[in-house]
Amino acid sequence: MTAARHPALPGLQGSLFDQGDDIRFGTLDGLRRTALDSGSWIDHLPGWLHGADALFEELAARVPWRAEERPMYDAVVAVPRLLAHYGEGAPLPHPALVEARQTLSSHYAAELGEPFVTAGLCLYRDGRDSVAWHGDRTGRSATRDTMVAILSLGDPRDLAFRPRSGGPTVLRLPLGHGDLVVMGGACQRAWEHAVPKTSRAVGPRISVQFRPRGVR
Ligand SMILES: O=C(O)CCC(=O)C(=O)O
Ligand SMILES: [Fe+2]
Repeated sequence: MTAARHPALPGLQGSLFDQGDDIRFGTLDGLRRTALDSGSWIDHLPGWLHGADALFEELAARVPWRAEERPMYDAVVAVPRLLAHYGEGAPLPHPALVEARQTLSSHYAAELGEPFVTAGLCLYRDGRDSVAWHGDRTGRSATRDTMVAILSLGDPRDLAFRPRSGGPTVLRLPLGHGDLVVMGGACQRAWEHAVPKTSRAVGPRISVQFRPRGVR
């Protein structure tokens, strides 16, 4: 009886899965650069990865996601997202991430002068998960220009930018379903970024951040 009420469901799931199984990157030809100031920029390419939803499902299932806690004033609070980190030389959880890192390293080789080596992953379970305003300025990025490249999977969430010196949000990029964004130049020192909480009904999103050695 129960199955008869949803006659289309097994077939529908099957066809979606087949389509999504084809995980492949498009070209980087459509990458567009936006200058935030004379020394900081954002490269953006919507829909770089085709089959991004299939990759989302695989990473959601196979990455050993960690829930973390951080001290905040007198209390210990849950970090509002799940995390995983792959340091230099650690095997990545999916060959598509190896390909992404290689392709980005080649594309930016001349400008960056070194490869992307680490991968940080965040899983935003719903609109209550977020990352507060910050720059990735632990380590070398505190003093030197660098790049952080982000591949976004699952439901789009806004990545917002504001100047570190104060002032309102100047740019909000909705990122999900295979979109690529690269923060470059002095972005981590001169600007802050955040994924704000949202009261909209949103599904989960995974962010994969590729960084060069010594950048966090
Ligand atoms: O979710 C994102 O795309 C950004 C994550 C981020 O800024 C970070 O982990 O440093
Ligand atoms: Fe960040």
